[in-house]
Amino acid sequence: MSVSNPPSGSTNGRNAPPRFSVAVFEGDGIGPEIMAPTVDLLSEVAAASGAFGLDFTSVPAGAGHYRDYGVSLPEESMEIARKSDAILLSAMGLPEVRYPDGTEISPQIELRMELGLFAGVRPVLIHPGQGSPLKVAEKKGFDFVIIRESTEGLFASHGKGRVNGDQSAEETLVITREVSEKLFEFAFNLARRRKETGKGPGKVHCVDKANVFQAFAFFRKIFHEVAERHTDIEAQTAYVDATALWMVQRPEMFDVMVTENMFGDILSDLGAGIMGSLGLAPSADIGLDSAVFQPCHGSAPDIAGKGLANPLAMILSASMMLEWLGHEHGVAEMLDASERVTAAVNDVIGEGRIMTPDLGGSANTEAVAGAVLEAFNRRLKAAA
Ligand SMILES: NC(=O)C1=CN([C@@H]2O[C@H](COP(=O)(O)OP(=O)(O)OC[C@H]3O[C@@H](n4cnc5c(N)ncnc54)[C@H](O)[C@@H]3O)[C@@H](O)[C@H]2O)C=CC1
Ligand SMILES: CC(C)CC(=O)C(=O)O
Ligand SMILES: [Mg+2]
Repeated sequence: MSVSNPPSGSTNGRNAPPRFSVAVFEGDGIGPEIMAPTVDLLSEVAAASGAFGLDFTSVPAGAGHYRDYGVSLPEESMEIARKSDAILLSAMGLPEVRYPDGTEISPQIELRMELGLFAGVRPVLIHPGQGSPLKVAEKKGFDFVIIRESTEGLFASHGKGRVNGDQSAEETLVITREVSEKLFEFAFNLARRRKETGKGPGKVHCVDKANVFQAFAFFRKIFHEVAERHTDIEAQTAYVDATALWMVQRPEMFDVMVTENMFGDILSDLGAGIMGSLGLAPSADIGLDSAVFQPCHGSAPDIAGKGLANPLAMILSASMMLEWLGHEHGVAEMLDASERVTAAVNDVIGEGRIMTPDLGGSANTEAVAGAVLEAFNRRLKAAA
């Protein structure tokens, strides 16, 4: 892994392919176990393409780092993250390591806020060949995206809450026009891209609690204002409680769902539940000029160190990174590579032979990642 990376998409020579710097946060618990095979896979994918290069820089942060050195997100790590073309993060946090205020170490929140990563993109779908614990939903199929606002909402209160004596406690939820407008624009544009590529009907649901809270009535008002600029896309609203019900009873009704930070955090784990495992749920936190790619799940201390972690959510997040970099820098081969990695994951799921225990199999992390690489190479050979 290199520390001095070439600048964004630099070519290092007249005909040399562009290279991209990737900051890698291995994090805590199962983090390093799922990150190592993902970085190996990405290196193979870049080498096989020959049309782009990736330079990985491992950066420390997280609960283990806080326990050992008293800092959860060192400034040097933040600096490397800021300068990188993209950031890969596995998971951070350990229940037994806490800040003096009693909360857990979660530098990923600071990272999202510092870099202005307002759009947390969390796809919820049944991969081809994969079942769902929901038999009705499995028959109808579902494919939607939750966009979780990731820099404000209730999380704006992170580290600023107040405990009054031992009698009461307060946290403050913040919704701003500036962030909400960017968020809704992102949601409508994504719905349009999905419509154009046949992935969805072109519909956005604003999910809130506008029946009870002024902050959410304000959120919804801005949603309607932005919707007026996107009349080709259907704009719907829903309350978060009913949304939780419908995600289970009729998930096929959703296309793009856009919501506040805390609601999105909860609904995206529910989304992983209807997909069959958190180990299948990738995400991308996207800002105007940087992005973090990480699974929706946490550090899973209950299975850490046992080789049981499903690496597919991490690998699918890496695939989202290739897609984002490809679009941002106009490198079509990165879009191809992303599609091929996702198709390889689908092959492994569809075959159903090599799965980790969360999906009913008995294979270990390494075997599943190896199966994805094999499927990727098979597809590459077939396309040659
Ligand atoms: N983005 C992040 O870095 C996140 C960090 N956390 C942190 O992670 C720690 C553990 O939190 P939990 O509430 O236990 O949530 P978790 O997401 O780590 O685990 C929930 C359940 O899902 C399972 N699971 C998660 N990922 C899996 C995978 N790849 N393969 C197979 N099974 C998997 C776990 O074994 C566990 O039973 C906490 O310190 C928490 O703060 C939690 C959520 C997100
Ligand atoms: C631990 C939180 C900061 C993160 C989380 O739950 C998530 O990103 O889904
Ligand atoms: Mg979460």
